[in-house]
Amino acid sequence: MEEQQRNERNKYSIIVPTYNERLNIALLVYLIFKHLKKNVIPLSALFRNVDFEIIIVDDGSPDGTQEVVKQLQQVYGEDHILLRARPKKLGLGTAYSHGLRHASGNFVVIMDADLSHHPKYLPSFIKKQMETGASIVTGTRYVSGGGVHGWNLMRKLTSRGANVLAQTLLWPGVSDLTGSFRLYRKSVLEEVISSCVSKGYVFQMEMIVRASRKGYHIEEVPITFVDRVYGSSKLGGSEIVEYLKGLAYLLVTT
Ligand SMILES: Nc1nc2c(ncn2[C@@H]2O[C@H](COP(=O)(O)OP(=O)(O)O[C@H]3O[C@H](CO)[C@@H](O)[C@H](O)[C@@H]3O)[C@@H](O)[C@H]2O)c(=O)[nH]1
Ligand SMILES: [Mg+2]
Repeated sequence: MEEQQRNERNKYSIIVPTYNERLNIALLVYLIFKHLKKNVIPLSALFRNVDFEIIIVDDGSPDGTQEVVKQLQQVYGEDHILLRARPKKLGLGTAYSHGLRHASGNFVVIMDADLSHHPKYLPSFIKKQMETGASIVTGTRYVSGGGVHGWNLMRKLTSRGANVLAQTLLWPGVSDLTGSFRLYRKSVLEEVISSCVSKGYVFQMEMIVRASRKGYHIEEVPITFVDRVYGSSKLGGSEIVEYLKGLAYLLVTT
């Protein structure tokens, strides 16, 4: 297995959904390059073949995110930065599937644009996958070594409560169900995504619960989620209602 993985030419398609992330996207791209470029990855033979592309799925952001992305394409190259825009805000879940359709890697990483998911964790995700052969590596805030920084008490309680509720009802064997910083084997993501019905934030939970029910090997990496400095969260009350509906749906369908 290890020998096969060393010889495999892995390519990581990093899907980044954006809505009004003009102030964050350049730093995110810079940090992804900093942490994934071959010469800064630890000198392990496992990392010899790292190759990647960043797929930005922007939903017609009125703040000019796409103009910044086009500038980044000039700097980093259009083979490394792909812009796959949609005309209007169509939700997080469908943004991932849209990005996936354009992914050329055999692995897919999903992460937020606002630096809450720090690219410094990417090598740990890749290393964990290579060492274990897992189909999915998920970032988790809710184990030793992980955490949340910068959220107010209400947001912390909402996230923790959502996780505890889902853990109690669904028993998925994953500690952070609502987090969205994850690495997937692309074939697995394609298969699981086709059975997902959620369009919004609850999509993350549906994906991981369905993957766990299908028996896929899932590993975890502790991450600290740091709340954004620029811009604002798009998670509103309607997403919480959608979450509860999604939870009920998963309860009866999985
Ligand atoms: N294309 C697109 N992107 C979107 C949309 N809605 C949000 N995004 C993008 O999705 C990412 C996450 O959105 P935020 O609004 O920053 O989410 P959050 O409140 O910080 O929530 C985070 O934590 C939750 C768990 O506690 C996660 O469920 C969620 O995915 C995210 O990681 C950002 O890059 C944002 O621009 C949309 O409709 N379309
Ligand atoms: Mg955020």
